[in-house]
Amino acid sequence: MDAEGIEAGRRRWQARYDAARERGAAGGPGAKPPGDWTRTTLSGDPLEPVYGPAPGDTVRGFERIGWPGEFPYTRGLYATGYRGRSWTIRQFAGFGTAEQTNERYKMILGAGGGGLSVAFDMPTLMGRDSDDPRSLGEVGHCGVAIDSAADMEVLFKDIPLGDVTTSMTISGPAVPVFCMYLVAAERQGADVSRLNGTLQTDIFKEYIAQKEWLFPPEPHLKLIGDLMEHCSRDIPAYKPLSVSGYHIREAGATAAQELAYTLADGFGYVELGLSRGLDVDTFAPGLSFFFDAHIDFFEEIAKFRAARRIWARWMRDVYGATTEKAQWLRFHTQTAGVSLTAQQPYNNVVRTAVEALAAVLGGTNSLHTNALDETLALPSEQAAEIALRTQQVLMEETGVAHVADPLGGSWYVEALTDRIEADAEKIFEQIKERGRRTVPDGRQPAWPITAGILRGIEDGWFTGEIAESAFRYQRALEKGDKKVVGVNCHQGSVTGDLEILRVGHEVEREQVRALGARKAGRDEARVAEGLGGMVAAARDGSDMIGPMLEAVRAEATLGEICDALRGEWGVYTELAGF
Ligand SMILES: CC(C)(COP(=O)(O)OP(=O)(O)OC[C@H]1O[C@@H](n2cnc3c(N)ncnc32)[C@H](O)[C@@H]1OP(=O)(O)O)[C@@H](O)C(=O)NCCC(=O)NCCSC(=O)CCC(=O)O
Repeated sequence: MDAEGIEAGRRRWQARYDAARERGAAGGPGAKPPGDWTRTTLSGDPLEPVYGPAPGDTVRGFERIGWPGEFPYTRGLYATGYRGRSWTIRQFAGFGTAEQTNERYKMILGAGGGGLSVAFDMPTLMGRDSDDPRSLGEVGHCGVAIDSAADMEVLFKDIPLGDVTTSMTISGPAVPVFCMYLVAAERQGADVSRLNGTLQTDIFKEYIAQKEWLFPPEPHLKLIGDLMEHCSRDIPAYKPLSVSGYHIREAGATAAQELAYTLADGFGYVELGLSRGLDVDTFAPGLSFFFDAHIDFFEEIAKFRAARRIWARWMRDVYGATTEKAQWLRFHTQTAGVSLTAQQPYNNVVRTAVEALAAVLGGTNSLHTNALDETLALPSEQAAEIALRTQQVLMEETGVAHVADPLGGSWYVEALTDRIEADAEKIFEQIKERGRRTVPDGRQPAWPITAGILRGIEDGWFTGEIAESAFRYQRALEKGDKKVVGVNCHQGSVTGDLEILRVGHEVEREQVRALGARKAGRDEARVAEGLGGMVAAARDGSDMIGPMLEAVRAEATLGEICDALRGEWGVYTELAGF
């Protein structure tokens, strides 16, 4: 780009920055009011809000880098970077009963957490009640047990849902759990139309990597389509999908595979919306993303920057999005669980801090930092606090949030960003090619990415590719080509054992008792009517959200709702082997 083009961009950036500073940045905790946004180094030297090429310089390929707040958003979504609003500290938490988790949430919010993020236990994630024989031994263990709307009410007791953005990590039974959240908000007297938060919902990555599915893909996608339509029409600030690369990466994918499979899944949901005749500018802002921050610092930063650029380009050029919000890739990041080690566990604090720094330098919108003991158990209160404080040290002390995209223009980071983008484009082509195989010679599938994803799920392509990468990494570890401190090098240790959180069996007994009491106290005819209405909607293809809400209001349980749908749609069985 020539010098004049670069200067014109700088002027547009300046105008946006000045306007934001005058009015104050929008939105929730961390948003800065208008006024003095001056920042200095620790030594007192003033800092610009962003740095770019020297005036008069020509930079080849600058249109791919650009300025923060402007297409293709490589350098971030906002002209103000984190000066306008810091990232959301959103710690994923949940264990035991709803009462216990409610206390942890109050601790997190009291200690400066900016939003909530619910972790559910395995029975809930699989759409089973706590009294289901298959739930035995799992209730409340890897997250909180939620059986019905009444549990959701307890989970958020004294936490006004209208004021706190709440993320819920659940995908198989996401929609009934969302209905329980809405009913809990109704019972609090909140204005449901103004709720703000995120539901994970992303079922593609379940078939691809995490393997916690319930139903076959087609009916499940119809249900997700209903959810997208409901939210974009009735609860516009709520994000019904968090398209997730985290689980893909944690299963062993490379950075480029994580990026490409996740964005392809995102394109699949865009095609779902378009196939239902929805307006892309209306529903696309409801798609958000969730990535892993692994330990290779610069590769991760490049991945985040490439993610924003690819998404903006595809949304504009392929899917016809015209508004900023429909072109923006907004993402949450979690530091890499797989990088944590049971050996010398205190080193995990350092790993997490480095990974969190990569997420911040990559412009994450929201962040979870893992606790040092998470490879052994759910975090203890002390470990959870250190994880939260790690973000606060980055945010408040280090100065890394003073300047937007501080690594922009680094030869290394820009080259990595370009490379990872090119790798992702190659993978999109492979996915489209698989989609083409689903239609007769020479014809194009109507929704090429979706066709490729469904084919790749069915024939085990994604799973095989990820397994291959995981195998290559494991071999490199075993040969010592890749190193992990305390595991294959520097093994001697003086650090002692950790106190870990244990969830006792009394949690299960108490949850089953409470569930029994709720079932005994409800109007069974109303429950049966609610479930019947929902099944009828599943059968005739009409909207599922309204009838499901009725069932939830009648205190139908998650297991009852999912069993009714399993009866109608069947269960998914993975066909592929590799
Ligand atoms: C979009 C995100 C990513 C973040 O949402 P947040 O509300 O926190 O932040 P946000 O939308 O970026 O910002 C809030 C508002 O401030 C505005 N805003 C932000 N920065 C600004 C700036 N500099 N200037 C002006 N405005 C700004 C935004 O546009 C928005 O306003 P508007 O609202 O007006 O636009 C959302 O989807 C989210 O919270 N995701 C979290 C997902 C999650 O927690 N997942 C956990 C998975 S855990 C898991 O899967 C388990 C893994 C395992 O361990 O196994």
